[in-house]
Amino acid sequence: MYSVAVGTFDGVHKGHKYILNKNIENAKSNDLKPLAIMLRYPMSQYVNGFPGLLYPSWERAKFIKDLGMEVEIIDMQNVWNITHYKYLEILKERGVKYIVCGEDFKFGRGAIGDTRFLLKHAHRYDMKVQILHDLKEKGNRISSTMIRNAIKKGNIKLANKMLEKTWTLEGPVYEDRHIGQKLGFPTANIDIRFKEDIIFPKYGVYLVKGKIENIEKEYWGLMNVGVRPTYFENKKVPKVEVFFIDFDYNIYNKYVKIEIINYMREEVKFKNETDLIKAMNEDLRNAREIIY
Ligand SMILES: Cc1cc2nc3c(=O)[nH]c(=O)nc-3n(C[C@H](O)[C@H](O)[C@H](O)COP(=O)(O)O)c2cc1C
Ligand SMILES: Nc1ncnc2c1ncn2[C@@H]1O[C@H](COP(=O)(O)OP(=O)(O)O)[C@@H](O)[C@H]1O
Repeated sequence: MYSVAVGTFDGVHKGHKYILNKNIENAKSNDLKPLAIMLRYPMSQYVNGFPGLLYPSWERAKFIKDLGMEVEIIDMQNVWNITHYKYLEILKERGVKYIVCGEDFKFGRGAIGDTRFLLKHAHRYDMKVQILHDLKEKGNRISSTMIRNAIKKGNIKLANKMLEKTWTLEGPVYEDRHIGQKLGFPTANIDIRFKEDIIFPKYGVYLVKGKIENIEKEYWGLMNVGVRPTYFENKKVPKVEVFFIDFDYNIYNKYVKIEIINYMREEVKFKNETDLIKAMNEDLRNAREIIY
């Protein structure tokens, strides 16, 4: 028998941890097993303007497991058509005895099921409900949307503070035009959207720290996010690319995970390659000042 917390939990931030820890407490005091039922994407993914997830589902699941509960990942498409009544029926059959959720929790077809419905009807399904009020920081609700907005503005320090951890991007390295080598700044292109729809941070240059598959040591790096406006390209595809400092290996197809430490400057359209190289050298000097 289970006590469950249901949500997307993108970021597993302070507000999420509050709900998830309450779920563990409830499970303990009611002799139940704690479980998180996690949606792969939030509802907002299905409306216009969704900027992307902070973390892929498997990273979120890892964070939640580390807090001390099992995680089941579900896709909205598979529960889209289930009415709110039927949904509770399914949970009941799964052995759910307790539901812990935030005050904006919605479920079932058309998102008709809400906390009012839960409070009124849960007893009919032999379930208890605990609705938690939003956690506020300086009067503001901490939310995944706030963190996504901070990342879109390049405000990494604020995002990391709200996340209570250093935000990461990850994915396999793919091959491209080989211009980086020529400039003296080879950059590993990271396919952050190889599986799920992940957010692109504000275009610009960042200080990062990377973990590369099969390489023990972590390397500092400079990450460029954007469309390389200095160059003419037929089709501009936004990229996440990292120059690792004091590193020289072929890492095509290796999986890398990058900690995003700070935003350094905007991406600029330089007059020519010489000016771009000058700027990259200055970025490197600035990075070294911070690192050493
Ligand atoms: C530290 C750093 C800063 C960069 N800044 C800019 C920039 O301001 N403007 C720009 O057009 N490209 C910038 N780039 C991207 C380069 O143009 C890009 O890495 C280069 O074209 C190599 O591309 P490739 O990986 O397709 O070979 C930067 C790259 C690095 C590593
Ligand atoms: N210090 C380094 N940082 C990033 N990649 C490096 C570094 N040294 C060697 N490499 C290799 O060089 C590749 C990037 O070279 P680059 O000329 O930018 O080509 P591409 O356009 O294919 O990314 C990386 O994918 C990696 O295999």
